[in-house]
Amino acid sequence: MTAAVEFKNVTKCFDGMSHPALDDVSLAIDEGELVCVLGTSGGGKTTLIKLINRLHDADSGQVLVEGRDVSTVDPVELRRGIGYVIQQIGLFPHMRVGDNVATVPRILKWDRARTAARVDELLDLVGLDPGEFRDRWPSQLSGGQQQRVGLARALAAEPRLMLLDEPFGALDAITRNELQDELLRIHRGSGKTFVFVTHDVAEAFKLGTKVLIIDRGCVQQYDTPERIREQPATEFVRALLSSGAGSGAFCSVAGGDGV
Ligand SMILES: Nc1ncnc2c1ncn2[C@@H]1O[C@H](COP(=O)(O)OP(=O)(O)OP(=O)(O)O)[C@@H](O)[C@H]1O
Repeated sequence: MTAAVEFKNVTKCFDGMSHPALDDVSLAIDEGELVCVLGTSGGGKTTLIKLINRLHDADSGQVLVEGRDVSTVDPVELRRGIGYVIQQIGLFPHMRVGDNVATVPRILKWDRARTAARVDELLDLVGLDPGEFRDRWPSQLSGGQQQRVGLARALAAEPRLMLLDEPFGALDAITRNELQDELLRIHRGSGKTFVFVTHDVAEAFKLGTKVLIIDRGCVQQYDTPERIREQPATEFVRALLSSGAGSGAFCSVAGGDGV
């Protein structure tokens, strides 16, 4: 089976750094996985995601999406097929919620009825009543509601691959927990591949079908949450796990309740 995403010996350097942001990374992400990319600040998590949708280009090696080398694909076309959610949601402030969600379907020239139906379906999916929220302005939403709209917008054109970079980082613990649960539900119902960056150990172990731990640009371990917990591959992984062990969510997974 062709991997949804594959890195083959990928290295990325930025000017002025003493070591590469990503250093000879090779890995494959299977279709339908929810891979959480976990590590401390500056470890290379965001760089990894941005190499997938060509916000960065690799210095050497290859990044493949569904078997296609991304360097051979027009970046705009590539990004239309990949959902992207970031912490600063970036909703268009002058467009109502419904129009924000409809952005990509309109670019793709879907007809009005199909677009409108999809907007309502997505608002429902992310837990927002379409009748109540469709015509609101982004400024009339809470942070958590804005993040839900950002998620709906990224899902609108039915991308097979979703990239999420610390999407819930700015939310309070209760809202964050709710959105994690919504995300799990959406992922399980969709069959899509999700790559989710977080620095939060509990979040990674709650959400991930696999967890990819990177530090200083190098993969430390890439495995299921259970196997990482049972057999941490490096001192860095061991230290990271003990830093997250105080959290309830992590403990329940680590205690064998499963994800
Ligand atoms: N555009 C850039 N120019 C120069 N250096 C960069 C650039 N982008 C990232 N870096 C550097 O590359 C390294 C990896 O950065 P990256 O953003 O991937 O880390 P991260 O793991 O996502 O960190 P955080 O959790 O703090 O967002 C860091 O040392 C960062 O300073």
